[in-house]
Amino acid sequence: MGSQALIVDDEPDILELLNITLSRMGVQCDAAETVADAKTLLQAGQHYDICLTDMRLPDGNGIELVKLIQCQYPNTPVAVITAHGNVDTAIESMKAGAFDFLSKPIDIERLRTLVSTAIKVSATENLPEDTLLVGKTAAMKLLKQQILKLSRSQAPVLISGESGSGKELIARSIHQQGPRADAPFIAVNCGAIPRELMESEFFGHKKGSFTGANIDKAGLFQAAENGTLFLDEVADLPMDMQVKLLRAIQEKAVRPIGTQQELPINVRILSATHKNLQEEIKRGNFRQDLYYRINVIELSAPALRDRQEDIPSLADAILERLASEYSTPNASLSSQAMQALINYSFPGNVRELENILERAYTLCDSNTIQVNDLQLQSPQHSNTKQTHQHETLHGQPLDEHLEEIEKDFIVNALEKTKWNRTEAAKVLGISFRSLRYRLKKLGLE
Ligand SMILES: Nc1ncnc2c1ncn2[C@@H]1O[C@H](COP(=O)(O)OP(=O)(O)OP(=O)(O)O)[C@@H](O)[C@H]1O
Repeated sequence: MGSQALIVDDEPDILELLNITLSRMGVQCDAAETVADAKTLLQAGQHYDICLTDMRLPDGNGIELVKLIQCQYPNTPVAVITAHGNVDTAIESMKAGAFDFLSKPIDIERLRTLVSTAIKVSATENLPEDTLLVGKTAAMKLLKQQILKLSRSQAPVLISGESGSGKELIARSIHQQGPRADAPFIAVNCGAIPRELMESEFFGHKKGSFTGANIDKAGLFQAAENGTLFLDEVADLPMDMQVKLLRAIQEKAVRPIGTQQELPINVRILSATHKNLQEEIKRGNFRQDLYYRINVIELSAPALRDRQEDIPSLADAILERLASEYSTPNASLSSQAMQALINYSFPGNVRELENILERAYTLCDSNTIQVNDLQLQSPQHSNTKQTHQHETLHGQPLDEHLEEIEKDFIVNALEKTKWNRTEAAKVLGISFRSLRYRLKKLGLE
C-alpha cells in the first residue's frame, strides 16, 4: 500500500505544491486548512506516515499539532513549515517533538528528502532494542528510551558527560536505530584536527587550492551525506571554525575550499562534550548561537559511579569481548575482585573499566582475575590532592613522596586527554616543554 500524508496549511499555493510533490513520490495527501480540520482527519482513523504542518494556522499553531500527534499518534512523524529565517520556531518545534522542519520558500529537493526520511521512520515502528549499550539500571533504561525516541527525529542532539562515559556510543546508537542507519556515521574529534587543516577536513577542498592540495578532497560533511556527523569534544573547535560550522548547519550547505559553488548537504549533527558549554560561553570560548543550534535536545551520559549496579554486566561483556579478540579462553572475576570494582569510583568511567580489565586479563595467571590483578588506585584517586595532604609520609623522603603526587596528576591528565600531551599540559597548567621534562624525569615516557 502507498504512503499517506496529512498536510496542513491555509495557503492554497503551498497545499498545491505539497500535494503535487508528494503525489509524484507516490504519497497520497489529505489536506486540512485549520488545526480543527486536521484533528477531524486524524480522528477518522487513517494512519499517516507523515504530517506536514504550517506554523501559523487560522485557529492555532503548528506546535499544538506536534504535541497532539506526539501524544496520540506517536508513530506519525510531524514536520513543521516555518517562515524564512525563523530559527526560534524551528527549534521550539523540534524540542516539542517535531521530527524535522522546512523553511519557506520551500525547496523541493529538501521537501523530498524530508518526506522520504519520514516514511522510513514511520515504516520502522518496532525496532529491536539497542544492542550497543550495556546496562539495566534506571538511568540506563531512561537513556535507552530517550535514544529510541530521538533516533526517529532529525533534531541536533548535544550529549554531555564525563570522559569515557559512553557519549560516542550513545551517538552511534541514535544513528543505528534511526532512518539514517544505512548511511555513514562519521565521528570526528574536534580537538584532534590541526587548526590549519580544519576547514578542509570539514568542508573539503579543490585540487590546487593551497600548497599540498594535490587532489580534490571531500570533507567530513560530504562523507556523512544522508547519515550522521558526530562532533566529539565540540568545545575544542576554534572560534573561526565555529562560525563556519554554524553557517553550514544553518544553510544546510557547504563550500569546499577553492570552489565557488555551495553543495547542499543532508546530514544530522550530533555533538558531545565533557566541558560545561554554558561556562565556555561565559568565558568567551564558545559561540552562543552555535550552542543554540547544536543543543536542540540535550542528553546526558551517566557517570559509571552513579550506576554501580551495571558494573558486573559491563565487566562480563568486556571480558567476553577480550576473550574473543585475543582468541583465548574467557576469564571471570573472583567475587572479591568484582566487589572491588563495584566499590571503585571510576574517574575514567567505562573506558577506565575496559583498561583495567584488559590489563588484568593479560596479567592474570589463571582464568580468574583476583583483586591484585586489577591494580586499582585508591578509591579517592580522583581527589588526589586532598588525600595526600592528610597523609603522613610513613618514613618516605619528601622528594619521593612529591614525585609520586606529581606522577599521579600527570598520569591522570594524560588519561583524561587520551595521552594527548599538548592537551594534558593545558589541563595541568604547565607548558608543553615542562611536561616533556617531567615525563622524562619521572620515567613516564
Ligand atoms: N553503556 C556501555 N555499554 C558498553 N560499553 C560502553 C558503554 N559506555 C561506554 N562503553 C565503552 O566505553 C568506551 C568509552 O566510550 P565512549 O568512547 O563512547 O565514551 P566518550 O564519553 O565518548 O569518551 P570521551 O569523552 O573520552 O570521548 C568505549 O569503548 C565504549 O564502547
